[in-house]
Amino acid sequence: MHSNHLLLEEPIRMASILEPSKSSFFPAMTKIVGTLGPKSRSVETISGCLKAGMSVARFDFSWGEPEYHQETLENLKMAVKSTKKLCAVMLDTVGPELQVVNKVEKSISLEADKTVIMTPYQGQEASSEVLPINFDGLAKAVKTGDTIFVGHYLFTGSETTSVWLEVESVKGDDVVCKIKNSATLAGSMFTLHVCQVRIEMPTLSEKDKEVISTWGVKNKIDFLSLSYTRHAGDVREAREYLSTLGDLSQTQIFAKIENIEGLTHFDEILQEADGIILSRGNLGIDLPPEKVFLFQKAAVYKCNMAGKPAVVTRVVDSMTDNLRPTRAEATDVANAVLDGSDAILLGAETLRGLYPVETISIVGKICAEAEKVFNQDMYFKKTVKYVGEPMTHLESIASSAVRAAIKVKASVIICFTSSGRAARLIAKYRPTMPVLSVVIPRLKTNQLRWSFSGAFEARQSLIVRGLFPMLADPRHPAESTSATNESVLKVALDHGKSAGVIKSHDRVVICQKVGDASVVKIIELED
Ligand SMILES: Nc1ncnc2c1ncn2[C@@H]1O[C@H](COP(=O)(O)OP(=O)(O)O)[C@@H](O)[C@H]1O
Ligand SMILES: C=C(OP(=O)(O)O)C(=O)O
Ligand SMILES: [K+]
Ligand SMILES: [Mg+2]
Repeated sequence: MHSNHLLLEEPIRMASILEPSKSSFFPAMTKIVGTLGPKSRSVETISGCLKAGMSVARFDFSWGEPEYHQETLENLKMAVKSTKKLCAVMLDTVGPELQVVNKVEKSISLEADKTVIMTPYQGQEASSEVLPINFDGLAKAVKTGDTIFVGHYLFTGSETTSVWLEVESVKGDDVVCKIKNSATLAGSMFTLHVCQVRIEMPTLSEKDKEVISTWGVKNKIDFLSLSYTRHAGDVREAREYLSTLGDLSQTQIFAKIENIEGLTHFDEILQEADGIILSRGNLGIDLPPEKVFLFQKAAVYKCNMAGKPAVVTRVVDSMTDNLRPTRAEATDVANAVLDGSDAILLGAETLRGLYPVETISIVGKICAEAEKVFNQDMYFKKTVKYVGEPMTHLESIASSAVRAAIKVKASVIICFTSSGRAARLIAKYRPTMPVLSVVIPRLKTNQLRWSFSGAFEARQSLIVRGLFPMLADPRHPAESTSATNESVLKVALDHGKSAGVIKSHDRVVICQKVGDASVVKIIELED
């Protein structure tokens, strides 16, 4: 009888819980995205983050000058070189984000039951009575009784620096609000969230386009995190814009779902996007608290079935200033893995937290423990059933490779790919062992110059659960003759051995093309 449980079918022995975690060359199959900022920008700290398991670095343009982010990125490049750990780059847009403008950066005390006015006139100084904001349409957007939340950028919830307001009345362009809780806003940047109200600002702002076309192009960003995606059209527009920017036509778009409008259009957004970020920070304000888990379960399931990466945010906020997560947070990370997430995105913890490296390390350990008891068997069956028949040839090969690898207890799956498609399809079936995706570069031209594809594809797998990319030498021709297949395979096996994932006498499942045919091979190594 099959249990319908997320955990392994067999009951877990209590004593097994105490067995120490095995260390391996990578901390977990689940990936970790770190937001880089003031507390995580030295070469030393970034190197620590990479060794601890961060494989994607997020640069959030909601704050900071391009030069500042560039300096951080240069440090990241040095850290990648010295640690030999790959890392992808994600640019996060500002989008229709409302912010309080507090130019003089003095702290503002707000007292419960008093009123405060939100005004679009940015010439006014922020005070306990008036909060200037970066948007002139608020008065038209809200009505009496609406809820507004003002919080420190990447508020963690444990701060007394966030405030809930209720709209009392609208006076011209100003909005008069009643303060629901006392708080002191300190610092320079506060984001504003009007619950369940549409903000008439473009999803990709002019400032975002400017940053993407300069910073983004210069740094060949792997991922665009599209903040406040509300419709499939938002993704299409961003895609169209990227297609005009040379190499960025290869950039993947991750739609960030952070309000109810995005949630409502989730299915159509998922069709257009390359991946989804479950922005639980903002969405958690828009949704009643008791509904957040349900969104997570439904959204991650849909991403899994579509074979597109799901990224979950805001997991261990309390680690921003503590060495240990709360029990609730630790359990939440494990549940995100059991739900099927591909990656965990850290925000305040790495950006301005005291323990960026420790946070990554602990999150990785929790993920690894959850992966051990993930009910792969049930997941596999569910996915096969969802996909239905007839399957595409490639998907049938990919799922068979995973099944074969589990049956023969292979230590890794090695997948040859150029577009990355085959590797992603294997990852979709959530193998219990790592997948080395060997990306074979292809010579391509844009009618101006010749170049090799492959670098984007390799780095983009750094956000997919279970995929560990390796870029093959471009001198190997892309045609899959048996001679080139053999020599690339040898390089991949050597790579796996030196990384410690493959040992003598291990079984390895290989997915490659021989001539025109896609094949799954099982080999047993000698020594
Ligand atoms: N250069 C290559 N050499 C050998 N096999 C390959 C190569 N590229 C892809 N394959 C295999 O071909 C099949 C199609 O994979 P896919 O990733 O869709 O290929 P492509 O990258 O050409 O789109 C898979 O079985 C994959 O493992
Ligand atoms: C990650 C989030 O948003 P931000 O882009 O503000 O960090 C979030 O809301 O969870
Ligand atoms: K942002
Ligand atoms: Mg957000």
